[in-house]
Amino acid sequence: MGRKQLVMIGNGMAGVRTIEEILKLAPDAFQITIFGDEPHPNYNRIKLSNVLQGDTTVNDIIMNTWEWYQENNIELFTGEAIVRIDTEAKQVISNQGRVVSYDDLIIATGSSSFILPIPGADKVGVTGFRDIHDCETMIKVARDYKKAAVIGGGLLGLEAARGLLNLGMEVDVIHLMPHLMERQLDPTASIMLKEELEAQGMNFLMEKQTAEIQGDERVTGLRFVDGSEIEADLVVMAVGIKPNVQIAKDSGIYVNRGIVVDDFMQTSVAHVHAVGECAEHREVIYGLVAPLYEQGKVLAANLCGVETKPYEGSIVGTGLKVSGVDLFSAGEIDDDPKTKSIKVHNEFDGVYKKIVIRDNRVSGIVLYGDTKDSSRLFRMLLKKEDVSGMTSVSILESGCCGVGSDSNDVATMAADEIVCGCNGVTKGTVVEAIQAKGLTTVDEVGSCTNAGRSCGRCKSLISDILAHTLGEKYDVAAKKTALCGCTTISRDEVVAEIKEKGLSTVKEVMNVLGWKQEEGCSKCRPALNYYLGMILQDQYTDDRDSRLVNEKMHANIQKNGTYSVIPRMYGGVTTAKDLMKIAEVAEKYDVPLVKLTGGQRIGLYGINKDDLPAVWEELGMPSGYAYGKTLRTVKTCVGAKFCRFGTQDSMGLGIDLEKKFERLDTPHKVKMGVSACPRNCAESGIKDFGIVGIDGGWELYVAGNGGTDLRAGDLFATVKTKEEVIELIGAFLQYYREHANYLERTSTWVERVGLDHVREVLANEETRKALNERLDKTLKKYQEPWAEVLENQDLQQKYYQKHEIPVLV
Ligand SMILES: Cc1cc2nc3c(=O)[nH]c(=O)nc-3n(C[C@H](O)[C@H](O)[C@H](O)COP(=O)(O)OP(=O)(O)OC[C@H]3O[C@@H](n4cnc5c(N)ncnc54)[C@H](O)[C@@H]3O)c2cc1C
Ligand SMILES: NC(=O)c1ccc[n+]([C@@H]2O[C@H](COP(=O)([O-])OP(=O)(O)OC[C@H]3O[C@@H](n4cnc5c(N)ncnc54)[C@H](O)[C@@H]3O)[C@@H](O)[C@H]2O)c1
Ligand code: SF4
Ligand code: FES
Repeated sequence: MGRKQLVMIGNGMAGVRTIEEILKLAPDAFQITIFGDEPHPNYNRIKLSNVLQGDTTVNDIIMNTWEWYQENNIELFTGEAIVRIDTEAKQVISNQGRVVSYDDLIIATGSSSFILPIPGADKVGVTGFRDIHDCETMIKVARDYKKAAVIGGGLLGLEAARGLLNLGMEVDVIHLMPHLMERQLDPTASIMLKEELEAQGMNFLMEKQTAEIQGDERVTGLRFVDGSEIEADLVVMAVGIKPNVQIAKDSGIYVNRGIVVDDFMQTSVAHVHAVGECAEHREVIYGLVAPLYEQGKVLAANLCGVETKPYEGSIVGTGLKVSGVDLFSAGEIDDDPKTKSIKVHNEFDGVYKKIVIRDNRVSGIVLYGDTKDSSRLFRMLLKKEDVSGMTSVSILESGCCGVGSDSNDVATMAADEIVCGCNGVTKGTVVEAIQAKGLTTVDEVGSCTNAGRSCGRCKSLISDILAHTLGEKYDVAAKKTALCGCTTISRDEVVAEIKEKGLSTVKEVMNVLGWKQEEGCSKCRPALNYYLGMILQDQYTDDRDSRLVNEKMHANIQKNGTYSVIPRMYGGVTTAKDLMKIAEVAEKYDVPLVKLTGGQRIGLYGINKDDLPAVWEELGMPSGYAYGKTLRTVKTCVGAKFCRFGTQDSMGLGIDLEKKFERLDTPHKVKMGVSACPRNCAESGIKDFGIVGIDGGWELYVAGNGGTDLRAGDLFATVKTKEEVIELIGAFLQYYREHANYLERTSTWVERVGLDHVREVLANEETRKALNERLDKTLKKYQEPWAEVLENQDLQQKYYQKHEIPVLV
């Protein structure tokens, strides 16, 4: 029997976790198609707070890379929304007119920020806080403006406010109720929280209801129902969420506040399921990942025909991701005549604990200032343990005396105590995984058990469990960073083993060095392919299937599944003939976008996969490697030939550099710039290699970066001739190739190893010569990749044939 067609609407946290569970249970049961209307692969939405607070970057919160979808044969359409479900014909229809049939459908559309329906809510400068786009909007506004107003003093509002403070804004938090986070905290804890956040610089306007957002096109302030006003350049609405249910409603699926599901996540229509924040189960819609992941597990088992317990609802535990604030809350927080609570308030240390007891069982927990007992208390709450035989002290404190989470606490933790609340992983599961699979790092525990993969709050506890379980071995293991979760071996050890044992293929490395996962993963395969190529030089046969997707295709995949084609224009110089060829191809293939790139070339965007070989053939130009971990571009200014300030031939040197080093595999992308005078029109100061012409010579700057981690290049040397520039760059490049980690830019590498060290090594003429010899040997092996595909039918068949999912446009 063929694979069933499984379609999912929504490419977010709950949906993709469900797919991961399905792939674990029955990897071959479904042909999976996912539509997501954001232009990104699945990312950790929870960590947007950390991105805003500057603790991490958007790149680092991607949970499932483009390669992951490819490796699991999932057809992914990003930036494309489903607008209709035809439940009769069992088809979904996208906003681009794509129609895809399904045997089973999962609706995982999540929710949107609730935007208060008040005058002015549509002004520029008003945003929710839900996705990468919102986050980027706030970061951008913070560059030009000063005053932010966050409406809503709940979890989201306070995390947003902390982020905006970090971005240098003055922040007013406007809250409707007398107490912050009134759903999670009782008044005492709430007051303590407010005092801490005020000390951090937030200003609170309590019991205020916003009547209007003022301004013309752009927001300038807020007016409240009581008539008072404040100034604001940015307004963030954090007043709750609204489940995305419209398409389900329009398609005749039963919707209350959310899409109503039974205990197996089945909607009112056969073969249509819902999971995540869009789903309403027993009249509850959850807004935290832990219950959503539980739902996903049940749905996955149900779809794979594996027996499963029904989903019966969840009790959730919450914390706040703001540094300097340690709090935990779960269950009921208010007293009533039938509850008795234990309260401890240590004002001196800023610690408050309240345990609500109903019918001799823990029914609610509020901890502020010290949360080390949260997992033990949460277990008691979840298991409905009878506490009638316990004293209030033994309920409040674990048997041990330590402060904070340390190995002693870990020793007293019961096996069924939850370590990771987001993913429902117990201490027993973590310990078993460490022992059975020889895990040594927190990341490996995450890959194996999911613990730590969401908000990350539990990572220090996982680290303590590793230390406790492995004893002395943990310290040894902790000193080195494994290449990825498939191995415990570090980058340097892998390189040494390849050399020592004479290993020559990716497969061989994984077999001989005992990879835990036979096929490797999208992190180690491209890295091993790179290290082998770097060590074996012209003796290595590239393993194309181990490359990252864009390199494998020799084209950059775009958010709608099409590709871009960017031919080489050495030094940014072109000819009328080449321009005509580009124009003809653009017209013939009805190319949706023709654009000048930042690297002084012309890009054709929106080319279908199966048209790539024909487009390359008709262009008859070499690949510009705009997708590769290799030399991208050499940007040049017009220089002495035309500019009256120019002292040197910048275009000539740029073209020579590009022709010499093109196609070379490097740990990460490499960019160069050549300016013919210090006015620096080619932006040489922010390139990996930036060259600036001066009277009688050239200055060479290295390790600059104009991307996310902006860094000005360091002056490395001043030389007289262009031959010296090329020799020095050759040696530097090869030394970087041989010593950097795969995916480490020159900027990060130089910061890590120190510029003086590199200078010292390259000062030796013999060393420079040897490095250049190895580089030249490697450069000899490369073929022009587009021409190679045109000459090879097998490559065309394998990588560039039409995809075959039922798409009826
Ligand atoms: C800033 C922030 C911090 C958070 N912190 C925490 C935390 O600390 N702990 C915690 O447990 N939870 C936290 N959450 C909540 C958590 O992120 C959500 O509960 C979780 O992401 C919900 O998963 P989901 O898959 O249901 O929805 P989502 O992750 O929102 O995914 C739904 C996806 O479906 C897409 N979509 C919608 N309609 C369509 C359509 N018609 N066609 C195609 N695609 C569509 C959406 O664009 C979206 O990408 C936080 C949320 C935010 C915004
Ligand atoms: N650390 C975490 O677990 C975390 C962090 C961020 C977001 N989230 C989740 O994201 C979702 C959205 O969070 P949220 O904080 O927006 O929702 P929420 O419903 O938890 O809180 C909204 C807050 O806004 C207040 N409010 C409502 N109307 C208002 C008004 N007109 N003016 C001022 N205040 C008003 C409410 O009193 C409430 O405290 C939730 O599901 C939440 O669980 C969780
Ligand atoms: S960098 Fe100097 S030489 Fe080059 S274009 Fe600018 S001004 Fe002219
Ligand atoms: S508690 Fe959130 S990832 Fe573990």
